[in-house]
Amino acid sequence: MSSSPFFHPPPTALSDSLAILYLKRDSLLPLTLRSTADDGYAEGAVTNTRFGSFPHTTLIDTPWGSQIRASKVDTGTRGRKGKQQTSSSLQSTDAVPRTTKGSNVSEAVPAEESTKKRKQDEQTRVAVDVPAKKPKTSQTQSREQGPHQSTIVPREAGSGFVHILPPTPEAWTASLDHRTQVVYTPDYSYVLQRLRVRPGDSMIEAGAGSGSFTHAAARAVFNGYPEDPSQNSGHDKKRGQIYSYEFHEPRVEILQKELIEHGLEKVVTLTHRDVCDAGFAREQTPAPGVTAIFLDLPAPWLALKHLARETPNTPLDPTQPVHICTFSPCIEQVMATVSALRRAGWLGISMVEVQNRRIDVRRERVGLKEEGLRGVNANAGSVDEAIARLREVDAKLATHHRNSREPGWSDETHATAKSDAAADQTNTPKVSSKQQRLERNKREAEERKLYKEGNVVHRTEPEVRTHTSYLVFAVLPRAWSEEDEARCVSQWGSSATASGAKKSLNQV
Ligand SMILES: C[S@@+](CC[C@H](N)C(=O)[O-])C[C@H]1O[C@@H](n2cnc3c(N)ncnc32)[C@H](O)[C@@H]1O
Repeated sequence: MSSSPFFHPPPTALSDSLAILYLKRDSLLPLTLRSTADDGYAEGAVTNTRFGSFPHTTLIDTPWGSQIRASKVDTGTRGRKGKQQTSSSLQSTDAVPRTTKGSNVSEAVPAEESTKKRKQDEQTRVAVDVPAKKPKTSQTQSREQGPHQSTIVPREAGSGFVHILPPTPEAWTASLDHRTQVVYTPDYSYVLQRLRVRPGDSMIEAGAGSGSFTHAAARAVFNGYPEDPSQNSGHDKKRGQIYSYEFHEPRVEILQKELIEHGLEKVVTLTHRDVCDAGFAREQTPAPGVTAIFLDLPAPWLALKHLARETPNTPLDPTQPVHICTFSPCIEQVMATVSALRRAGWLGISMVEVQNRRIDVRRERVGLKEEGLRGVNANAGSVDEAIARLREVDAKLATHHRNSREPGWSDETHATAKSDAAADQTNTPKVSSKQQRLERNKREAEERKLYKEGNVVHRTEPEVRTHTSYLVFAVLPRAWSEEDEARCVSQWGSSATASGAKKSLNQV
């Protein structure tokens, strides 16, 4: 059985598997790496981003976390589909022959093509496995056989770079296609630990929406694949399972497809259902025995009536307490949920609001030697530095005034002033131009250990998106029957049971 890359990522990025391109903070792009494609690119499958083009051959087999430089790609027949391709137009586009590995590949893209390409690059997209129009010249014949493994060695473009990351629920949340509002990492990590979700647990999630929470929950309950003898080491492991519900059919279809692509279909059972109406009961035997519930619904209180222990075919584990969390954006929904929880016998009801703040920690370098360098404060860093700079500026001004001829000066006076200035200049320190200073700073920075200079400072992000939702938590105690009571009394005595304790209290 092939395991999900979300549970066991391979050590390097593999062909036909999911990888995440980290473009910049808050800009991540998921893609399936392809070693073959026929989209008109001589390099095979290519992903275009605002930071340049990335042939998949430059991504496959690289260790996770690697920085990948953008490449110059041969746009081949792209963008010219549907147009009459005359040999002269082909010649102007493919001005230099592009051949296979080892050849002197060079780029010459006309202005019209490059404008078109720039526009395409603005909209990040993946170009894979789209059948291309057949090239007509001998220059592009290597692309005539449909999807192919490129033998072209891409050349660095020098325009930009990305980092390649393994798929994780966190990276998926940051990169997924939002079909709905999603639960973000700070919220779901808190929710999962408060619900005490552990490997082997069974859990209910409704509604599944874009599947952000689903991926994190699947990782939390994953306990190996029971069918896989290499993962089952002899003893019966409880298999973790997420029972996920969503009533919007297109969302169900997209999420089911993603779950299969991500190898999560054995851990997540997605059901198309209105849970407020039809509840969570399942036909399966034994019953799922869930111990945790997460409701991300507009009206969670309507679903609560289906989460009682007495419900026929109840999905709840009768032998364990069940922890619940509801996720609501406004306080009115919280109030309705809390009332419904109280009426239904849930205990330990509390509400939490996660206010996530990103703290930016970096080294701050201040001083005139930083002038012209990036990300620094190029003001004087000390009184000495400030005075030295003032002296330099004063000397420059004085020289300027002496050199200029004042109105009414005779030739003789002007000549005297000039010779005075020349004499002064030999006595004052050499004044460098701004250009010279910047170049000197750059040269010196190459010798400096910048990573350990300056003060470590931290700041909270100025623009903080704090409120996401209110989280309501509660616990439903385990089922307690007359038999349980009698067993407990016979083993521990009547004072050990809740009713016994109550009686003793009343007697005091
Ligand atoms: C905010 S989204 C959930 C986002 C999801 N938790 C995530 O992290 O991607 C709420 C979802 O609940 C679904 N929904 C609303 N009422 C429902 C119901 N009664 N039964 C099942 N799903 C429902 C909606 O279709 C929507 O997709």
